[in-house]
Formats: sequence, C-alpha cells, structure tokens
Amino acid sequence: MNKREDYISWDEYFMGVAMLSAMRSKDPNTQVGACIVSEDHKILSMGYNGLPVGCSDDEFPWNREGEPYDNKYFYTTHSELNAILNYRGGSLEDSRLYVTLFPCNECAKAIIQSGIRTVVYADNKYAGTPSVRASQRMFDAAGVRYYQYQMGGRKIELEL
Ligand SMILES: Nc1nc(=O)n([C@H]2C[C@H](O)[C@@H](COP(=O)(O)O)O2)cc1CO
Ligand SMILES: [Zn+2]
Repeated sequence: MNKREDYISWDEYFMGVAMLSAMRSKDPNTQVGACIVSEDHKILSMGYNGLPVGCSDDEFPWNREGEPYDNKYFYTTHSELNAILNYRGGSLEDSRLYVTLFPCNECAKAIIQSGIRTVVYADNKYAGTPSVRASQRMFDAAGVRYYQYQMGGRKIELEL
C-alpha cells in the first residue's frame, strides 16, 4: 500500500495553524495569527492579536477611532509579538515566522532582535503604508527574508 498523497505541505500546515490562531482574536476588524517554527519544522510558539493579561476584552476599547487613550491601538499586542513573548524555551535564533498579515514596524524590530530569520506572510492589506515600508527597510537591512505565502485555494474543513 502506498502512502496517502493529499497530505498538507509544511507551508500549509504552519500557515493553517497561524490562521486557526487568528480565530481566537477578539478584534472585530482585523484578526491576525502567527506561528513560529524551528529549522527542523517544529512549532515553537503561536500567538494572535489581543490584550495583555489582566486587561479585560470586555472593558478595554476595540474601536479604531477616537482619542488614543480610548481606542484599541494603545492596548492590543500584535500576534507576532505575542508569539515571540509566548515562547519560553530559550532562543528563537534562525527560526521562521508564519503570520497572516505583514508585520508592522514595531513587530519587525522584535522579529529582528529575536533572531527570526524568515517571515512568511499571507495578507498584506497595509502594503505601502509607512509602517510596512519601514518593516521592509529594516528586514532588508538586517537580512531577514520575507515572502508571501501563495494561496493554493485549498479548503480545509474541521468539524469541532
Ligand atoms: N501585523 C499585524 N499584526 C497584528 O496583530 N495586528 C493587529 C493589531 C490590531 O489588533 C489589528 C489591526 O487593526 P486594524 O487597524 O486593521 O483595525 O491587528 C496588526 C498588524 C498589522 O501591522
Ligand atoms: Zn505589529
């Protein structure tokens, strides 16, 4: 008997995990998921965008507009940073990050400084903004490789 051939690829597996992770996000506008993987294809950490521990999802703001104190941007931790901070195992040197949205400039700094060497992203809906351009500029300078995950149109259904 031959092995089954329709198994998911490494890229599908890890981007799939990042997408599943994004489904935990409470952000009504943008849900982002991240998955950090070692060179030998082991999942090291995961994250999604959300509030820091102790900051209630029901009490802190989720709106995009208004005073900085009263909107979500001061409070949400991005999925990439959460994935980096969730890792308690030591070094992320030479690892690979799968993320459903291209990283912002703040996360780019954390990505570079933590030793992540490759970023695989899915969506890039903020392409061309100063934040994304700054991330690209820093990744290019630091030698962090980044490329877009090619959606294969494959549908994976889970019954939970
Ligand atoms: N790469 C990213 N990772 C993230 O986790 N985020 C989070 C921060 C916010 O919670 C949300 C973006 O909200 P909005 O501006 O699209 O309504 O996604 C945002 C970006 C974009 O740079
Ligand atoms: Zn970010």
